[in-house]
Amino acid sequence: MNDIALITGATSGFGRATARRFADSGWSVILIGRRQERLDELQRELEDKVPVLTLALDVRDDEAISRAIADLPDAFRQVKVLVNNAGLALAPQPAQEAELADWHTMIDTNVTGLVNVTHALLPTLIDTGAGASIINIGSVAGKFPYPGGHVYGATKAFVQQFSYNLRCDLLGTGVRVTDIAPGMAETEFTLVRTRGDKEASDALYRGTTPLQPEDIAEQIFYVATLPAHININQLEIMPTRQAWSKFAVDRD
Ligand SMILES: NC(=O)C1=CN([C@@H]2O[C@H](COP(=O)(O)OP(=O)(O)OC[C@H]3O[C@@H](n4cnc5c(N)ncnc54)[C@H](OP(=O)(O)O)[C@@H]3O)[C@@H](O)[C@H]2O)C=CC1
Ligand SMILES: O=CCS(=O)(=O)O
Repeated sequence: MNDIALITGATSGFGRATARRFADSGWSVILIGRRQERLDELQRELEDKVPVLTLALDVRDDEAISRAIADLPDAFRQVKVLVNNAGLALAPQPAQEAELADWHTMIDTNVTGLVNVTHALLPTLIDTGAGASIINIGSVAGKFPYPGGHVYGATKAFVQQFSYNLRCDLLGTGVRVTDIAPGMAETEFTLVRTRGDKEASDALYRGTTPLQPEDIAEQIFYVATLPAHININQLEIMPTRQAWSKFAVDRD
């Protein structure tokens, strides 16, 4: 039987590229996202190669998530790799100008959604045992503060610490946990963050060389297929043309 990967946020960006990467190597894939038509499209693309199951779900809906995981068909039940990728940033403006609803959406998706899926799948992953992996998509924003990062960066700091704490509890089960923390990558992320402002999104990536979704998918696949005795705790990945900057100082 094929190995099975469950990927959240598979309708775009990192998640879609990761689905393709695993399918290219013969893994069965379970694809989660809210946009049914995107899931259907990806299923049509991949199903000649491998078994594909799509689940049109919102990761914030804990009941729907746990029901879907409990009802997985036999051929997709023994998940080996969970890629917790679904997530988003909103409200690029300063904290004092941000809408509370946008803060809630980021927390509900990046934190609550991620723990919903993890909680539902933990028994399966423990049952799979040695070689199983939870790969959580964090961000450099979880470590390095920047203006407008407010709640988004804080949700990604949660992802890092949750990943490390999970490792402590899963010690002895064989289940590995990794926090992958990418820097600037060209996906629909900025389009979502700017609420559909294509010009702002294009401008961010123009004249530089951001990471591409396939770059991150390759790292996810690498981490997931290392020998079972190796756990990458964290992988921080930036484009060569991105680095940190100096501290800001308020002056008279
Ligand atoms: N691009 C970047 O620069 C970076 C991105 N990241 C992180 O990478 C992850 C993937 O983002 P990226 O590929 O860039 O962005 P995209 O916007 O291209 O993809 C985001 C994916 O998340 C899914 N998603 C969002 N909300 C939900 C939800 N409530 N339930 C289910 N699925 C959801 C979307 O699917 P749908 O809308 O169909 O539900 C989509 O498939 C995110 O966690 C992001 O924070 C981290 C570092 C850098
Ligand atoms: O997580 C996304 C990368 S950044 O926009 O926060 O640098």
